[in-house]
Parts: sequence; structure tokens; C-alpha cells
Amino acid sequence: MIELEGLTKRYGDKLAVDHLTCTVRPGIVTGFLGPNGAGKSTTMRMMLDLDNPTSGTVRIDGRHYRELRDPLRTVGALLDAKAIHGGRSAYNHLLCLAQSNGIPATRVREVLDTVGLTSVARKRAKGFSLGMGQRLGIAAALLGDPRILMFDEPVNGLDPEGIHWIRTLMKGLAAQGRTVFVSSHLMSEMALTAEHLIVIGQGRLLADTSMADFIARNSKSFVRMRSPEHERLRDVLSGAGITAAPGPEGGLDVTGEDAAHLGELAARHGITLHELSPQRASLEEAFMRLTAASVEYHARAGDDAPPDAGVPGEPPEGRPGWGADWRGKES
Ligand SMILES: Nc1ncnc2c1ncn2[C@@H]1O[C@H](COP(=O)(O)OP(=O)(O)OP(=O)(O)O)[C@@H](O)[C@H]1O
Repeated sequence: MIELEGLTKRYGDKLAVDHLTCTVRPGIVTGFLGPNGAGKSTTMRMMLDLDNPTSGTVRIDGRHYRELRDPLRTVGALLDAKAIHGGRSAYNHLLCLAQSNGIPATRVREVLDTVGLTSVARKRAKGFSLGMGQRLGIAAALLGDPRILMFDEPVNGLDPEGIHWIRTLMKGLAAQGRTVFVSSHLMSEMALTAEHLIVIGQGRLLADTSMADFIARNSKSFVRMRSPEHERLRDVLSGAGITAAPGPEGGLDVTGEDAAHLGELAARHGITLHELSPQRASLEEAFMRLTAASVEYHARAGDDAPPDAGVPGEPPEGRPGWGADWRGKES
């Protein structure tokens, strides 16, 4: 378990991490999300005692990192896969780590095998691809067979097979009762991997909740209906007190009603439906809604607008509708 209490880091005027209090629990994969510059890496560095907090504490299984007798056997971390001695072979890199931490050399072969680098174990790390470097970093994190694992952007540079492999690995480690804490910008991947989420923006805690709850709270779902009898369908819905917003390709988007009820209503009036599909928001949409106000680096010309958040006729809370600025100027 990792416990943060009032964790704060200030760099000059910049408050990189702002009174962060949360707990990363064992037995599940916890995702760590935040826009660029939100303070994720700074938080992870402080967790590993690589950076001193300005105030607040981090406890690893109840202790400060520097009080751990065998840190590598307690916490394994992948922070920066490029932080290796390029002239050393993968085997020697891991052997050095093992020897300086009282870990038997036999473990080096085991972790090389786990990450699929056995065939290149004697090759110098500087010739490794990005994905191979990530695998070597993961091997180093696993070396001490630790109860707690932290991965900063572990899927960076991995191909689809590699991404699938690390997802399975992380879920397997969590299923063994370990604490697994992982940051990633790949939302679709995070949605498949993490059960719990900690989301920060400008150093502050924005959410600490289950994946399902996070998506449900930060997005709205609706039902998309399409019919060759568009006008009749709209009249029937309206007659039943149901408001439908125009959707793409002549569809009608209805919020606040379940698909079965809408289907039955259409059937009672003999209306043919070509589409009756519940639309669930994705983690990416929910994340962009929640963090819109705390994004530090915006792209120009509105490229920071969220994708169609799927909420008919309604802009994300706290921000104008996409194109509102342009429409305002035109009128
Ligand atoms: N050594 C440093 N000196 C000064 N400012 C720093 C330092 N390290 C980080 N920062 C600032 O602190 C803030 C948080 O940075 P951090 O790298 O922790 O964010 P992040 O969430 O990991 O971002 P990304 O997703 O882009 O990796 C940023 O504004 C960054 O510029």
C-alpha cells in the first residue's frame, strides 16, 4: 500500500504537486492520470524518495522509503526506461542491480525470461529499440519480486503485442495481491487495465474512484435512434414527453431513457427502427471533461476541444460549446 498525505512539491513559483492525499491499495491496478504537467512524474519521484517533498509524507507499507531495509524488494519502479548504462548488456545491467541489492543472480535470468529479452540478454542496451528498453526497465522493476510496483508510461514504445503483454502482466501482478500503480496517456489502454483511478490536474487531486464510477460521473450516456419514419418517431417521442436532440445521419439522440423503453414505445406505434443503440462515454471523454479546466498546455486553434463527448446538444460543463467562440463572432 502507498499512502500520500498532504504531499506537496514546489519548484520556485510553481506548485507542481498540491496537498495530495490518497491511498494506492493492493490487489488492483490503480491508474494515475492527469494532463501534461499535472505533476504525475513529480509525485512518483517523491514516492521513491528521488525528490524531497516541500511538505507532506509518503508511506510505503507504513514506512518512509528511506526506512525500508530492502527497497528493491519492497518497491519496483519503471520511471525512465532510458536511464540505463547503454554500454552494458541487458544481463549485466540487471546483474549489477541484483548484486548491489542482495538479489541472487538466478533472478536475472528469470526476469529476462518474463519480459521476453532472453535472446538479446548479451546485447548492449544502447542498441535496443524503445520497446526493448521498456521491457528492460520492467525487468529491473520486477527484479526484487516486490509487493509494490510503479510504472510511469510503461506502454510507451510497445507494439500491440507488447501492450497486451504488459496489460496481462500488470493484472496478474495485482491478482497476486501486489500494489500496482501505473500512469499512462493511452486512455483506451488504461480503461482495459485499471480498476481504480487517481486523477490529478495542476498538482491537485481531481478524482480518486473506481474506473466505472469515474466514467459514470464524468460523462452522460444516451440512446441513439434512427428510423426511416424520422418525423413520426420524433412526434411519438414528443407525445410521450421525451425530448430528442438531432444526431448524426438523421438520427435522434435521447438522454435519460433506457433503450428498452424507447424500443417498446416505437414498437407500440409500429415504427421501424434502423438503430437503437445505447451510447456509453469512453474514459477518454470522461477524462477530458474532468480535466478541461486544468489542462496546462493547450493546442492552438481549438485543437484542445474534446472529441464529441457524446452528449447531445450540450457542451461539457464549465466550458463553452465547441465552436461557440466562432459562432459568437459571426453573429
Ligand atoms: N525539476 C523541475 N524544476 C522545475 N519545474 C519542474 C521540475 N520538474 C517538474 N517541474 C514542473 O512541475 C510540473 C509537473 O511536472 P511533471 O513532470 O511532474 O508532470 P507530469 O504530470 O508527469 O507531466 P507529463 O504527463 O507531461 O509527463 C510541470 O509544470 C513541470 O514543468
